[in-house]
Amino acid sequence: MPKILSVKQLYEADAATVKNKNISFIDLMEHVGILCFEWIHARLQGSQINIQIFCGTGNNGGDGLVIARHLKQYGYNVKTNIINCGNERSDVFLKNYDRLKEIGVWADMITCETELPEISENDMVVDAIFGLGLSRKPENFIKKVIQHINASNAYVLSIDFPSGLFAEKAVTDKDSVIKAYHTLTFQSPKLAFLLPENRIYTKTWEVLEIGLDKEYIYNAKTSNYLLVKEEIKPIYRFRDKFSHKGDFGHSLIIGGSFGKIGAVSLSAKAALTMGSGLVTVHIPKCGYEILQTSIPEVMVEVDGDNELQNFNFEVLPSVIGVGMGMGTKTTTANGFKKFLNTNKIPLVIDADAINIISKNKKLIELIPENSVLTPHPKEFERLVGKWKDDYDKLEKLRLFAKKHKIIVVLKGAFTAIAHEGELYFNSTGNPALATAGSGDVLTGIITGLIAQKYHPFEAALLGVYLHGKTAEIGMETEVYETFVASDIIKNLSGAIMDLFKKEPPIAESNPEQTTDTKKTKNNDDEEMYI
Ligand SMILES: NC(=O)C1=CN([C@@H]2O[C@H](COP(=O)(O)OP(=O)(O)OC[C@H]3O[C@@H](n4cnc5c(N)ncnc54)[C@H](OP(=O)(O)O)[C@@H]3O)[C@@H](O)[C@H]2O)[C@@H](O)CC1
Ligand SMILES: [K+]
Repeated sequence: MPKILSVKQLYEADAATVKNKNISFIDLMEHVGILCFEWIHARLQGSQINIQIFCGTGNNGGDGLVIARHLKQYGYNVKTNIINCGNERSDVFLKNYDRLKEIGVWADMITCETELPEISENDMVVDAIFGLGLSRKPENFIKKVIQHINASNAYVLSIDFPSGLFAEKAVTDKDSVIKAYHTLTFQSPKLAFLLPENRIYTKTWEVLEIGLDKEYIYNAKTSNYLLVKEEIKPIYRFRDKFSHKGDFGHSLIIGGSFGKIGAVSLSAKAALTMGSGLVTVHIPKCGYEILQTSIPEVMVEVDGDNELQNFNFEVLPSVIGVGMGMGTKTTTANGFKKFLNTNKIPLVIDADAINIISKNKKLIELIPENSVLTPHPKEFERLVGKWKDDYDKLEKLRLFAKKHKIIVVLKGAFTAIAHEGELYFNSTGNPALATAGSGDVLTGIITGLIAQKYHPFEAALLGVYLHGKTAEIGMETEVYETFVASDIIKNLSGAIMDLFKKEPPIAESNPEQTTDTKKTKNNDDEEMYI
């Protein structure tokens, strides 16, 4: 599973590579710079636009100088600007500065505001000011340079990080960070790129595998991972020739209220389509005919007239998905509390069931071990209280799931799945999933997987991944706006088949290392030079 390494680990991996691979740091930087150059060259194909490279004086700046040299040697129109960030200049920065001079290029030294170069919106900017070594927020003159680049509207490619973005702590001054179109980051995905509060700093990003010491990375301990196909594929289980529906469990979906029967209907259909052997819904009477006619495969049990109150289901399910469209009326909340008091069956808890628990936190103790909670950020906030920033939110998530021995799926662009103190960030999906009923479908998918005896943690990983993949498949024929929750269910088989599809050669695309797979018709602005 791709590990999300810390800054300290990346520097250690760096040192281990130099030591164990018998490669000098300057050669490693040359290799990294060439990879970035090749990325640009593959897209520009010799185009004579102006490329302005902004370098700091550390190693991130050194990368910028290597890129500048190779672009120049390939005949590109390059202007190299060095920003005096302080008195420190790294050795390899200085070496690459000399190498650039050797091919006749004198970089421009920018030392004050009056020297800021003009940047046209048709230029391409390569941002190599700060990377991993950012130690404080950029201020004064450097902040001015960053603002100048941001105001230019040019296409900005950031090297390793959008300069000014901290790898492991929150930004306090939004105006001191580069707003990149794309970021080429090295070796490991960065936690900072997965956080909603940082989304303005890079529209898209991808990981360049720069060949750091494999053994070090293998042994490196982390509690943050990016969830990709290679890890999901082995979780999926093929069906045995002699299997029958009894082998695939019985999902019970409890939810619905007058006007919100659709939520249960979507969950039940998703559980069924995901392969649950049997599906029963337990709903208010008002939903009986709707359910029986819309999903004939599903069995229906009824409760109160317009909302749930008794939770007195008669079937013996293997798993229960609860909360969708349920409402939080007192009668329903009381019935749900009673149910929690006696229930021992694993749960997938969503929406109003989470809201009821949030209003009476003691109920958390009644949730069976290894149950799955699927809150969106607002529901999670009701559960754990406000957070300072997204890093704080992740710590709350990690601790909450661990403390209560449950799995929490915090929904978002990079849905985070918390289990036993670890976080797994999903790599699939796109904004098409921001649609009514999308969460109800996810609950149904996870419930349907647990019914088939997937461990709830595996069900959460596989379910979240497939749910996201359906939206990527959907964008082959639709746009974000037209994609609805039923399309997620429709594309589930495509998402499963995709697990076993052969990938195109790496040179064309490497989806496991890039969020580029999210490029769709709605997201073409980063393609301006391509
Ligand atoms: N990991 C890898 O394997 C590889 C990494 N490589 C590359 O190395 C990069 C890391 O390089 P790096 O360590 O030299 O740090 P970098 O980001 O260039 O900045 C450090 C300089 O900036 C300064 N400075 C910091 N904040 C400041 C501020 N607010 N305002 C002003 N100054 C500030 C800081 O000064 P100081 O904090 O010491 O006072 C120091 O002088 C990494 O991102 C990647 O691009 C590849 O080449 C090879 C493989
Ligand atoms: K940078």
